Amino acid sequence: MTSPTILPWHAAIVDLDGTMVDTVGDFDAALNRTLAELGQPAIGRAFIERTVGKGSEHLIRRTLAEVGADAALYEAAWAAYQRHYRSINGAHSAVYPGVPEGLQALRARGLRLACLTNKPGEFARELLARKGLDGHFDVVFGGDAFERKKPDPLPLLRTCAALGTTPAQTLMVGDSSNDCQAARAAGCPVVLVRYGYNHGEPVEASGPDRVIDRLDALLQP
Ligand SMILES: O=C(O)COP(=O)(O)O
Ligand SMILES: [Mg+2]
Repeated sequence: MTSPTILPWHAAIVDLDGTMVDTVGDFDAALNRTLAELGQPAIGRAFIERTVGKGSEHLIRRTLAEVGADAALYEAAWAAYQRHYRSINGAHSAVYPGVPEGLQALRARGLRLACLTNKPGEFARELLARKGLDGHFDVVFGGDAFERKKPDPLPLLRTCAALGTTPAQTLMVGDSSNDCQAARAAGCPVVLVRYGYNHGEPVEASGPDRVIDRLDALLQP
């Protein structure tokens, strides 16, 4: 039997929305319940897909602007959105094919794993548990864990510190330019999945080291 190739990484940081779980249905339900409660028009999925990835604050502000609502509604919208999201989290979402297998393969090769998302940490931990993915991760950090979110490199640098690895030894796996820019600025190698949410742009445009169609393709040449 041939021995497996030595991997250049000691750990991997994996994004959540658009990388491990297709959550656009959850965003759709929470946002449109929020808009209805505020007496605002509904928003379509295409807009939501283009806009997720920079955290809830950004999504809510952009949604209010898109439907022509008064920006002063932000505080009420934020509170309603949190309440609605908590009540539906995971109900309209599905794990992408190859994700459990890909995570398992990385762990089997001895990598430490972190989930790093711009989603609030409470919702991220709950979603991972509901989808049976929580057991793969040594640490989970949400968008409210640090002073700044991706595409700032700070969350990646702090996650590497928590994992006890250097950025050069730590692979970032994501679906968007936010993940790619953060990884480049932090000094992490970066692989993007093709199927997620990248603000309507092809993932190749942000210049990742590699693009894959399934997470379990990561360890294949
Ligand atoms: O913007 C979000 O809430 C989702 O972000 P993520 O792609 O970093 O998981
Ligand atoms: Mg993402």
